[in-house]
Amino acid sequence: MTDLLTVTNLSVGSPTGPPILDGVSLRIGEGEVLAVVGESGSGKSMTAMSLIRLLPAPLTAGADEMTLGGHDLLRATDKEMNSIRGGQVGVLFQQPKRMLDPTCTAGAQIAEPLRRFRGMSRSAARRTTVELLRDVGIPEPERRARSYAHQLSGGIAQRVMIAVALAGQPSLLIADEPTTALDATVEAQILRLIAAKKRELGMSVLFISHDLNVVSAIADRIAVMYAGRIVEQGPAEEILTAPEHPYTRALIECSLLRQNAQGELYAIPGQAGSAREITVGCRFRDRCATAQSAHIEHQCAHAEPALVDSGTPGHTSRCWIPLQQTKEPL
Ligand SMILES: Nc1ncnc2c1ncn2[C@@H]1O[C@H](COP(=O)(O)OP(=O)(O)OP(=O)(O)O)[C@@H](O)[C@H]1O
Repeated sequence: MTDLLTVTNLSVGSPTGPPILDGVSLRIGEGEVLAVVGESGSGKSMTAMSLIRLLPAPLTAGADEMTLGGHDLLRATDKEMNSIRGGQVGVLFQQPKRMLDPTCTAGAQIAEPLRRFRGMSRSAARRTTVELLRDVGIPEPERRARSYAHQLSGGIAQRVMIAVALAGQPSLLIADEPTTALDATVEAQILRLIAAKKRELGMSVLFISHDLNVVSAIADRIAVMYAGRIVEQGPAEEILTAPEHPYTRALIECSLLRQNAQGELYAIPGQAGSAREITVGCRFRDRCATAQSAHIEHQCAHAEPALVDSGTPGHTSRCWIPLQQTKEPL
C-alpha cells in the first residue's frame, strides 16, 4: 500500500516543562484508517495539530520528515498550509456545534471551501452544498443549509462538519474524537458515515479516540500513545486481540468494563499526567503490574525500551517484557 502520510521523529516542546511529544513516527496508507488511542493528555491532539501546523503558541514542533502525498509539511509556506488545510486535509473535532461559526448558516460554511478549493461559482457552490448535505444523510437539505449552529442537534451539526470537511475533497481526514460528545445511537451513525465516505472517496483517515470500542469499529491499524510516545503500533485486529504492551492491555480491560475479584470495574492505577516527568526508564512502569514485580522492576526503571518488532509484520511495541512473552491471557 502506498503511504499518503509519513511522519518521522516528531517532537513537540514547550519553553517550560517536559516534552509533549517525543519521537513520534507514523504512516498512513492511501485509503487506510489509522486510529491513535490513549488516555487524556497522552498527546493525540498535539500529534494532529502538528501535522496541520496549528500548534498553540508557545509550543514548537520539529521532525525529521512530515509528508502528505507530494507535500512537504515541514517546509510548506504558511500560504501553502492554508490551502492544504481544508483542501488536502479535512478536520473534524469533538464539539461540532462549537466548531461551526455561529454567525454563518451551515450552507455558507460548506460553500466557502467549495468556492475556495474547487473554484465553484456561487450558484454551483449552492447546488453542491445541498447535494453534500443530502449525501451526509441530512433530511430537508435545502432547509438545513439555511440553519445556524444553535438550530442543529449535535448529530446533525457533526454531519454538517463532515460535509464541510469533505467539500475540499481531502485525501486525509483528521477526526479528533468526532463522536465523543454524541449519544450512543448517533455515535454509531456518525462512525458508519465516516467509514462509508472513506470507502466511497478512497480517503485516508487519522482517527483520534480514547475509546478502543469505537476504534475497533473503524480502524485498519492502531497506534497507542502514552505520555507523548507511541508505545505500540500495528494492525487493529492484532492490537486488540494480542497486545504486546501492558498499557494497551490495560486500555482493552477498561473498554471491556472488566471487573476485578472484588467486583469493581477495572481502572488503570495512578495518573497518566505524571508519567511525562519520568526521564529514565519506561514511562508506564509506575502503573504497570508487570514492572512492579521485583526481578523486572530494575530493568524497567533504568532504561526506556525501544519500539521494536513483535515478530508479526508491522506490529511494534515498546516494552522490556512484552505480554506475548509472558503468555498472560487477555
Ligand atoms: N497550550 C499548551 N501549552 C502547554 N502544554 C499543553 C498545551 N496544550 C496541551 N498541552 C499539554 O500537551 C499534552 C498533550 O495534550 P493533547 O491535547 O495532545 O492530549 P490528548 O491525548 O489529545 O488528550 P485529550 O483526549 O484530553 O484531548 C497534555 O499534557 C497537555 O497538558
